[in-house]
Amino acid sequence: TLSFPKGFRFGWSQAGFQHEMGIPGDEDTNSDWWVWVHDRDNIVSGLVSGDLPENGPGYWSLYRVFHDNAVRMGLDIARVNVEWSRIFPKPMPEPPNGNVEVVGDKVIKVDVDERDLRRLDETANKAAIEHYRAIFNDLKNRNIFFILNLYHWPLPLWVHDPIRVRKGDLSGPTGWLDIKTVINFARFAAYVAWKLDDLVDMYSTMNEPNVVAWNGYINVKSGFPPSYLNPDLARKALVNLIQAHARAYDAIKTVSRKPVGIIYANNAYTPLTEKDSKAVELAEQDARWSFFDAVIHGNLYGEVREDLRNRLDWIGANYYSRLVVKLISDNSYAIVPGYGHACERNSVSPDNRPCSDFGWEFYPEGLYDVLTKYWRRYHLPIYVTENGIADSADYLRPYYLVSHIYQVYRALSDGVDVRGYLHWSLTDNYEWASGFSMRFGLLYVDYTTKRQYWRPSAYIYREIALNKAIPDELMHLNTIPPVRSLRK
Ligand SMILES: OC[C@@H]1[C@@H](O)[C@H](O)[C@@H](O)c2[nH]c(CCc3ccccc3)c[n+]21
Repeated sequence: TLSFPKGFRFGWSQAGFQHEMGIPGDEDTNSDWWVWVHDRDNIVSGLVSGDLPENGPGYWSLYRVFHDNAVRMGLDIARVNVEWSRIFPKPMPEPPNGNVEVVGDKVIKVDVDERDLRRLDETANKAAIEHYRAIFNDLKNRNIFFILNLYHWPLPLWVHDPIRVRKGDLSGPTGWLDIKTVINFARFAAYVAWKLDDLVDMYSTMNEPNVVAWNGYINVKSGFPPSYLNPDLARKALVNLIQAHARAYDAIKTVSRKPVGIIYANNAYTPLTEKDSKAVELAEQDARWSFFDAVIHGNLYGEVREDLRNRLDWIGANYYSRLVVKLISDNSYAIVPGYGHACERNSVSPDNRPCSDFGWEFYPEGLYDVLTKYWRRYHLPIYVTENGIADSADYLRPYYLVSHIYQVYRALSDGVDVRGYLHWSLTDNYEWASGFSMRFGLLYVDYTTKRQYWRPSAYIYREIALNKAIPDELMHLNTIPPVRSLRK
């Protein structure tokens, strides 16, 4: 038996736009993502699936069913976000004079004082706040440790009009391209903390800012808004997301004493050959260290930014698979297709590893690599805030679960301060541009009845969570799943 420390927590993560809707009347129609996935041109062009979030698993009304199943599964930690577009469907009022300091495109300070909070309280959607309070109160009543995340991708329409930006029209609300969004996000964060702090154990400012910038403005085939190919704007969006994190960190700290971290998308990087090890360093610097050096050391791509330094209490590491990289010059690298996140759906990689319904290669040792490198570099507490697999048949998930939780055990044994493992996700849910076809749930959802069914993996996770250990009887699953060709 491989036992975890007694304070270690096993749980799950979810996101508003993917899990909340499903019961009629629970729709949040005031966000860029809502407009984006209903847009006829996006659907006809195949940029989005045509599936609609209003047909989702229905957490907004059915949260007690989710929580009942989570408790039955022995889970004691959850990461859930609030939707900015529910709480402020209409434009927020201007901040009081003197509360904001901007120098060029740098947002140095956003003071959210009582005056501003009371003004925000007049325009906020109180019913939405009260409903979130009921949901989170239900979590606390079941002794579930609660990480409140403040942003998981949708923006209010008054903040971002994705259709206009998709057409290259930057004359309307441009989301993360606008420093006003940095200011308003910090105010939103402080307001939510002011209203819900008593129910929160830890905050995350945002989920995967790197993906928002990358998929929005570079990887435009991802089907993420605004799907506007422009690397300069991708960099601008990322810098504003970094500033938004730091200003939200400060704003939350004026009303709360809870830890404030961030949740980040991580690929492990492995070299194609031993001659490509420099490519791994280049990729890690590009995709990971540059962001954390900014919010921990105040080093923003080489520029000293004291206003960004020391704005991180903990790291949320999301991990699914790797990327194999090779050098194409002495200081540039390329991603090698066929491996990791660049694998083919339901295929086998050249390393003879199965790839998921989403085409992501089975590579559990990458989680150990990510955790140990974060720890060595920053010595901050870490939670694995997402790990899971699109696997509607639950063929691979039993092996995926045990193998990745084993890698967390390895990291712990090597002294990494990792404090929890949160699976993505408890239930099947709305997978952004891919819709309902990608099923990440430990629990299967019948979307016509909203009934939740236990996949075999749910019982495996229950066994591990209840014992806070990997029992010997399950260690046979700590291996690469045998790959038989599932397609003729
Ligand atoms: O794709 C599964 C999950 C999403 O449902 C979550 O909302 C999101 O936080 C999340 N991030 C990742 C890893 C990075 C990634 C993001 C988007 C598309 C492909 C990979 C995987 N996932």
